[in-house]
Amino acid sequence: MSSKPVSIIVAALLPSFGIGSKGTLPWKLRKEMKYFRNVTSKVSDPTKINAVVMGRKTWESIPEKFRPLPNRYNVIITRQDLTKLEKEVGVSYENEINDALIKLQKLDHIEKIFIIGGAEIYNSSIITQLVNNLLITEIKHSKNVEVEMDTYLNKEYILNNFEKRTKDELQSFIGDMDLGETETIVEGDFEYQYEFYTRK
Ligand SMILES: COc1ccc(Oc2cccc3nc(N)nc(N)c23)cc1
Repeated sequence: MSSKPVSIIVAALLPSFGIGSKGTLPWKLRKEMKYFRNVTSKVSDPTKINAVVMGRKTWESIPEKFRPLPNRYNVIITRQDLTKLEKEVGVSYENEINDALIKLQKLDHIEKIFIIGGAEIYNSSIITQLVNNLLITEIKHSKNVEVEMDTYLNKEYILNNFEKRTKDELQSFIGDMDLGETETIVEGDFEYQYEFYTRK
């Protein structure tokens, strides 16, 4: 049944939708990290689990003691020969994002599917009809100084093909999770909002 929602979840710096600088994130946002963990882990049916889909470079940059990301089915997209990869519990490997998403749609114990990075996986999957939602944490530098970025989401494609939904629609998508009282969260030099986009 292909009724499982497939969502990209990412934090991006406005206005350019920057998502990385020299392979790292130019911010450390503790509450935002908690949002990411809670949204990707939470299921409404306790007999199910969500899947997180990521590129190999993202997988390899998670410290070994923190991977696989707990309470989620980790799927890694890699060009490596799949027969040479050792099997780990809660982890599967695929060569193509499309193959991964189609296989996940058929797994009954999977509830939601989240694409968690990196840039290559975001920008190649977003242009396929397989991705329905974007959970973008929109970040602004509170002092409006230039933050050096070298990796971006496909902003033009997003604005032409997706539209921003209301906070209520975000809330109903993620279920009963406290999003905090204020729309804007301030952490260090950054302020940000959790946004929810769906295809037009
Ligand atoms: C290096 O490995 C990883 C790098 C990034 C990653 O994704 C995130 C990490 C931390 C916070 C995140 N916040 C949002 N909104 N979206 C993501 N994809 C996040 C998950 C793993």
